Amino acid sequence: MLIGTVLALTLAAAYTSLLVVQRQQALGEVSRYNTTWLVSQAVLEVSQLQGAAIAALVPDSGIDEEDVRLWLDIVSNRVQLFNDGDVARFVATSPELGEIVERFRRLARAGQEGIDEPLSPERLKSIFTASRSLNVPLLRLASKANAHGGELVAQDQRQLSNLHWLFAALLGALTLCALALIGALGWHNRRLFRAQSEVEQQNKVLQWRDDELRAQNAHITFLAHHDALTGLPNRVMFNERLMEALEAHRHGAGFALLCLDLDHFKEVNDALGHPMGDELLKAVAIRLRSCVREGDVVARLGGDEFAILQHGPKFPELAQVLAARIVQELSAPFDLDGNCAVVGTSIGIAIVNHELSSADTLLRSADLALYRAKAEGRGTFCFFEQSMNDKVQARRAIEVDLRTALVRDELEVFYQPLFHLSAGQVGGFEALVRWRHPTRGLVSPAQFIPIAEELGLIVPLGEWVMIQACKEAVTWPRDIKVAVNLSPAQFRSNGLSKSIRRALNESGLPAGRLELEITESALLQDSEAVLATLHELRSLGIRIALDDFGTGYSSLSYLRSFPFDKLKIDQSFVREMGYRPDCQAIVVSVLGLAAELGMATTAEGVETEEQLEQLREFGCTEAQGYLFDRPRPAGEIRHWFAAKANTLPRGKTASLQSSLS
Ligand SMILES: Nc1nc2c(ncn2[C@@H]2O[C@H](COP(=O)(O)O[C@H]3[C@@H](O)[C@H](n4cnc5c(=O)[nH]c(N)nc54)O[C@@H]3COP(=O)(O)O)[C@@H](O)[C@H]2O)c(=O)[nH]1
Repeated sequence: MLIGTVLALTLAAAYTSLLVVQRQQALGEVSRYNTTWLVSQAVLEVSQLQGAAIAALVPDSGIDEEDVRLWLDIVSNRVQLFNDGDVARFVATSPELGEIVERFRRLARAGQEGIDEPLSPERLKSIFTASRSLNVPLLRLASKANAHGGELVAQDQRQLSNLHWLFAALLGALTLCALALIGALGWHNRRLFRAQSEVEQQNKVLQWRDDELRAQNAHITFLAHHDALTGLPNRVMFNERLMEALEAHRHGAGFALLCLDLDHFKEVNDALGHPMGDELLKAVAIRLRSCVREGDVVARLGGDEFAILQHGPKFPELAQVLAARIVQELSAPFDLDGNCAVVGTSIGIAIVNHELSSADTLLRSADLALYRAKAEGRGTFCFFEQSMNDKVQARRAIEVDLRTALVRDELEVFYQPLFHLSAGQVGGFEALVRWRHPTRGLVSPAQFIPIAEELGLIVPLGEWVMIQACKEAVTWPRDIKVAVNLSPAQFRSNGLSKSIRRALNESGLPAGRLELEITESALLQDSEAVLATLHELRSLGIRIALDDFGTGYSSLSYLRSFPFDKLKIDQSFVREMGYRPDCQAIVVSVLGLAAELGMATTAEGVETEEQLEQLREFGCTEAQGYLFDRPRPAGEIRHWFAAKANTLPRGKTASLQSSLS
């Protein structure tokens, strides 16, 4: 708005200046073509003509006819000047003035008539009289012209004065505006300065916050990429480095991926406590770092799992040297605040190549190799081989099929006789599950039971076997028992005894004809709960046998904690007792122990008559093995009972066959 005002005032000042210039020009014109002067000249010239006319009448006056003619011409010219311009406009202002000028014109005209003829005295007198009569009117005209000129000048002066004041006012207003503008600019400048210093201040604060955020960001990034305990790169960073290494591999660079975990770390943790476990992990990180070259990446993936990215041109040699060094380094004792801890490590190695060219494949392959290293006895390293993957794939395929095996009715229970040695006849059958796979054929439980245990499928599978076995056994003669295997996982599910009771109820099989075979590993878990379940089952009249005795911990405390009805001696001892005295000693001891505790005994895996004879001699009460028969489908056993055959189906020895009547 201020700018608009200034602009308007400037235009007004310019316009005023223009008016002043015009007024000045008008004044100039007034001064240059002064009407008063023109009219005064006429008065003067007429009186000169008058004088010349009278003087010409006087002889020897020095004034002659020519002088009169000159003044007549002058007067005539003067009259011409009255015809236009300011004089004409002035004359037009009043009829009286017009009359005077008309008389003046007539005088001039009369003077010009007969100008070529000589001027007679009469004519001179007439000129004198006419001019004399104009004296007063012309003087009045001059006086009026003078007054008119003065009026015009006064008018112009008034206008000039007005313009002057207007111009002064405009100048004043312009000055005020300029002052206001300067003030406003100063005010704005001050505000701008203040705002600028505020912005600078805020800028500093922002800069400081930015620095702080950057520092925090860097710290967070570090934490996100490093393990807080050891300071080593973590899984995230390791994966990033692995991706970079894979990118470099596309341009020809080689590398190896080593996955390792500590052997016996859990024991150290349990024995010395978690703080010492942490100290151990830190010490391991330092040793690992000391083993690798600059540029290699050592990372902690979690727990006691570490991984190394080793770069280099010559594999597998380089990886082999590094793995051997690490195994050696980590096998040396650790001093943890005065506590000596001995661990070791197992290492799996995968080397990048055409087949192993993705992060996932490399990590999985190194892991598989690590499992192999552990399986080979720990404290060693192992390179990945394709066969490891094939096994995993095969296992995965079994896993997928096993999930649907039950609903597809692919499972079947086989039965293997348990031969009572003193009675000389079959006392019962062990129920052994089989899987009739549509493409793989008959799959051994040794292959799929561990998988079912891992997948949690063993509970429904075990319940199904239990029901099948009870339903089948109830069709057999009343003195024939059925033995069913229980997996440790079944004890962990709460409904075990309930499901067994239901199987007995549904089938109608007396509890006394059911024998449960459990392994020592079932007692390793929450033994209180397991023992409670066993007591509950025993109270129903079910017999409990301890299976595979001799292969696990074979702790005698198990025998004391629960009064088993039977001990089953593992077939590995039976198989070798003929030529290995230690195995024979174990078999003899177990049989003696069981006899002392009043337990029955079953020797598994009896394949020869020599073994049978020895077992009979050592006091074994029951035998099971291919010597008598292999496990068979239920239909074949039913058929055998129905035929009241006195021989076992396809029994191996005549003496035994005759005793099985
Ligand atoms: N939890 C469950 N475990 C089960 C069930 N069914 C079987 N199993 C367990 O699977 C393992 C392998 O069983 P299987 O292949 O059936 O082998 C049994 C016999 O066939 C085998 N045997 C018997 N006699 C001989 C012999 O003379 N030689 C020889 N080489 N093998 C022989 O021994 C197995 C019986 O073992 P055990 O149970 O310890 O008495 C096995 O561990 C089964 O327990 C099930 O339903 N649930």
